[in-house]
Amino acid sequence: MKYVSTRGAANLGQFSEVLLMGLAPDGGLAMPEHLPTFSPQELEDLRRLKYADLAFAVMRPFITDIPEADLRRLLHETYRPEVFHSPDITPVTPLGNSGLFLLELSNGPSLAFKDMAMQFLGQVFEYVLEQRDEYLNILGATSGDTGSAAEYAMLNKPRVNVFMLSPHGRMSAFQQAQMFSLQEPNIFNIAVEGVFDDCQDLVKAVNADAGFKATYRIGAVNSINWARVLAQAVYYFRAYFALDLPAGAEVDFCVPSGNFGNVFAGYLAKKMGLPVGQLVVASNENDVLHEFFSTGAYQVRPGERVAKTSSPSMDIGKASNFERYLYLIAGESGEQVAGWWQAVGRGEVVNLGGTPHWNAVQASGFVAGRSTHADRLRTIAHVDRQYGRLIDPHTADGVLVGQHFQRPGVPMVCLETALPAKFEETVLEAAGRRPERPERFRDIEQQGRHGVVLPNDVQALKTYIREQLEQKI
Ligand SMILES: Cc1ncc(COP(=O)(O)O)c(C=O)c1O
Ligand SMILES: N[C@@H](CCOP(=O)(O)O)C(=O)O
Repeated sequence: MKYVSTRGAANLGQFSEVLLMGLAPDGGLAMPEHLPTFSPQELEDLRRLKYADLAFAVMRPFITDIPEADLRRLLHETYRPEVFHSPDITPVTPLGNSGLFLLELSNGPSLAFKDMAMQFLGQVFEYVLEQRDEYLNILGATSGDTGSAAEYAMLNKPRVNVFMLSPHGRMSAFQQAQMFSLQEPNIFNIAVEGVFDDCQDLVKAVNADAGFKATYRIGAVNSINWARVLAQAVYYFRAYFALDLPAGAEVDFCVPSGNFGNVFAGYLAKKMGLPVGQLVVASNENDVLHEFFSTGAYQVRPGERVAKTSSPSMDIGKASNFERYLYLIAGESGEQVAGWWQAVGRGEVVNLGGTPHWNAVQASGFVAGRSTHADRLRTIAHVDRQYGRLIDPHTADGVLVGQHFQRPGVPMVCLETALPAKFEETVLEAAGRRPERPERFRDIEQQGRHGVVLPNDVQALKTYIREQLEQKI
C-alpha cells in the first residue's frame, strides 16, 4: 500500500516510511492511496477473532511492507490481557437496559484510550528502527493523555527519545504527575506557556523545517501519525462484533472528540465496510466540531479563545485530523484541501454550507453535540446512581451527547476514553466520592517533578532539543 498527502504530494512511500515521517513534507497528513473494504462475508469471518488477530486482519491491507509473520507477532506482543487488564482487551459493557454501551478503552498502562494505539507504536517503532539501524526523536503535543501514553509506551526503547510538549498548568494533577514524575534518560517533558494548540503548532513548525527534521530525526506520535489512526480503527470492529448482532445490523458510536483522531478512526472503519450508522461527535465547551457539523462552517479557535474546562484533554481549538476527513469529503482532492488549509491558516472561515461538499458531509453519518461543566457533572452523577458506574468527564460528554442521538433498536456505543481516576476532583464534585485508583498510581503526585517550562517559541524549542541531544552523544 502506498500513501499520499492530504495536500497533494503523491507517493510518500509505504507504511514504515509514513510511520517514521509523521507529518508529510508538504505539511499535510498521510492517507492510503485507496481504502480497502471488507465484503459482508469477509466481515463475518472477522466476527470471532481475538483482538490481536482482528487487528492483523484490519491493519494488514495498510501495512504491506512488514512481513506477515512479523506483523502478527508485534500485534500479539501488543494486545495482551496483562497489558490491558482484561481478557477481551476492549470489553463492551451495557448501561442497564438503556441501549447505551460503554466501550472500555482505558484499562491499559496510562488509563486512557491512547494506550490502544500507542502500545502498538512502541512495538512497531522499535521493530522498524532496528531493521534500519536508525534512531528517532519523537516530538509530541499533549493536552493530557497522549503524553503519558506515549512515554509509557516508549520506556526502555533505546532507539527512541520522546520530547513531549504540554500546556503549562492546564492538565489535571494526576495527568501532570503521570508525565512529570518520570525521570528516564529518553523522556523530556516540556511545559509550554500556551494551550494545546500552541504545542501542536510547535510540533508542526519543527516538522516544517526539513533541515532540522532530517538532522535530528524528528518523528511524531500524535494522531497526525497515520499508524495511530489505523490502530484505533480496530476497536470499532471489535465493539461491533462484541454486540453479536445479526449480520449487517447498524451500530451507532459516540466519541468524545478534540483532535478528531478517535472519531476519524471510526469513520475509517465505516468506510471499510463496517455497518456503522451514526458517528456522534461529542465536544465540550470548545465546540469547533459541533459548530461545523451543525452549520457547515469550520473556524479554528485561536489560543486565547480556547476555554479551560473540566474535560481538559478536549480543550482543543484546531482539530488536526479534520483535515483527513475533509480530504475524503473532497473526493481525495489534495488541491482542494491545500486551498482550504491556506484559508484556515489565514484565520478565515471555511464554509461548506450550501456547497456540494456539504451534501457529502451530511451523507457521511456524522452528527454532533456539545456539553458543559454542569452537563458533565449531572451525567457522571446520573450514570453512577443509575448504573453504579463512575465515568470520567470526557466519557460523560460522550454519554450525554450519545443519549441525545439514540435511535430505537440501534445500540449506541459510547467510547470510554479515560478512567475517572485521572480526573478525581471533577468526579468527586459530581458523584461525592473519589474514584478508585490502581495501586501502581497510589502516590504518584508525591514522586517529584522533572521537566522544563519553555515559552511558546519554536526557536527556544529547537535549541532545547539540540542541546539535549548533543549532551546525550
Ligand atoms: C480522555 C480523552 N477523551 C477524548 C479525547 C479526544 O480524542 P481525539 O483528540 O482523538 O478527538 C482525548 C484526547 O485526544 C482524550 O484524552
Ligand atoms: N487529547 C490529546 C491531544 C492529542 O491528541 P492526539 O490523539 O492527536 O495525540 C491528549 O490527551 O494529549
